[in-house]
Amino acid sequence: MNEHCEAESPDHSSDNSSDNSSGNDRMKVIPGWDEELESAFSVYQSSYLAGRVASRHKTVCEILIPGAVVQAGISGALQRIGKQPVVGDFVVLLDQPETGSRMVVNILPRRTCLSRGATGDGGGEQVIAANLDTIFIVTSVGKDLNLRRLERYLAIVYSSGASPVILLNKIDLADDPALLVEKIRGIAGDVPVIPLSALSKTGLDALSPYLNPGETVALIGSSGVGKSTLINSLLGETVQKTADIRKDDEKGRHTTTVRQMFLLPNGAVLIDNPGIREIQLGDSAEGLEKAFSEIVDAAHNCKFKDCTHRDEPGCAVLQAVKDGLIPEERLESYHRLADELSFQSKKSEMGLKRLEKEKYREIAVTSKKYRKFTGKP
Ligand SMILES: Nc1nc2c(ncn2[C@@H]2O[C@H](COP(=O)(O)OP(=O)(O)OP(=O)(O)O)[C@@H](O)[C@H]2O)c(=O)[nH]1
Ligand SMILES: [Zn+2]
Repeated sequence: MNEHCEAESPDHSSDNSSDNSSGNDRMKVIPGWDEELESAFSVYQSSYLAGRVASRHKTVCEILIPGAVVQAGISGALQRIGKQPVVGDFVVLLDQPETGSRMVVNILPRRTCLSRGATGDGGGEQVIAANLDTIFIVTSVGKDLNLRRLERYLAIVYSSGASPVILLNKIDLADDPALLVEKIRGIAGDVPVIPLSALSKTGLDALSPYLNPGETVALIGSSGVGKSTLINSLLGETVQKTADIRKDDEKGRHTTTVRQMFLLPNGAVLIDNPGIREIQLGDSAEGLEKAFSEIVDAAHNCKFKDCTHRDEPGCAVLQAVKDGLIPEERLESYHRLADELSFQSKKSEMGLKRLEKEKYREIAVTSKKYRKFTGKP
C-alpha cells in the first residue's frame, strides 16, 4: 500500500478514545469505505476502530485503519459462530490500549465474496476474499491459453458477485494476438477481453476503467501467467514502498511486508493473494448459468423442465448443437462443470451431516458432564 499506510500509528497514550477519526477520514483512508459501511459502523462506540483486512494469517490479521496498518487477533465469539475475516473484509476492531491488544469483533456486511468449495470434508464453502468489485482473470498466450479453464474461472467469478474481465497477457510473444482475442471472445459472452503485455507495459491503459479510486480488483490465474509482473507494472515505483509498510504490535514497531493488498496511487486496491489465485469451483450453480448463458437461453425450449441436455427427447440444447448454433465443446464443458458442482454439493451435504452428528455428540458429552457435576440423573 502506498503512503497512506505509512503514517504513524495512532498514539494511544495521548487519547482515551481510540477512534478519533471521523466518517470523513474513514472514507478517505480506508479504500472502498462508503456510506453504507459508515452507517453499519455508526452503532459502535469510541473504543472501536473500523478497518479493512489487508492480509490474513492463521490467527492474526493485518488491518488497514486510518493512519496505520496494525495486527489484530480474532475474537473468540466471532470464531465460535464460524465467522472468519478474509482479505478485503471491512471489520470492527476492539481497541484496548491498556493491554495493547486489538481484536476483530465483527465483520461488516460483504458486498461480494469469492468462495471455493471447501477442500476438507467439513462441507460448506470457504470464503477467500470479500468486497471485490472486479476480478481480472489472467491468462497468457501459448500453453496457458485454455478456453475450458477460462470457462471455469468465469463461473467462479460470476458466483462471487464481482465482475469478470479477461486479460490475455504476454502478447509480445504472439504472432497474431487479435486471433487469440477472438477465440476467447467466443466463450466470453459480454465479458471484456483485454490483450496486453505486463512485461513491456503495452495495453495497460485499457485497465484503467476498472482501477477507480476505492474500487477493489483481485487477480486470479494459473502460475506463471504474469500476475506479479502485472501488479509491479501497475504499481511502478510504488511497489517498493509496499515492503515498507509500518506495522505495530505488542513487541514494538518494525517494518513488514503486506504482500496481498496493494494500493495504487489513485486509491484503487489490487489484491493478489496466493489463496485466491488457484481456486476450485464452489457449489453455486448461479455462476455456471451466467458463464453459459446461451445454453440456459436455449434450455427454455427443452421439452422437459428438468432436462439435463444429455439424451432427453425434445432437448433444445442438443438441437442447437446439432444445428451448429452452440459449439459441442461448450456443451461438454458445461456438463463437466455441472457434474463437478453436483459433486461439490453432495460433499457439502455429507459434510454438514457429519458436522451435525459431531454437534450432537458434543451436546451429549456436555450434558453427561453436567449430570455428573450436578449429581442429577
Ligand atoms: N514475454 C513476456 N513475459 C512475461 C510477461 N509478463 C510476465 N512475464 C514473465 O512470465 C514469468 C512469470 O511471471 P509472474 O509475474 O511471476 O507470474 P505469476 O502469474 O505471478 O506466477 P505465480 O506467482 O507463480 O502465480 C516471468 O518470467 C515474467 O517475466 C509479458 O507480458 N511478456
Ligand atoms: Zn435440454
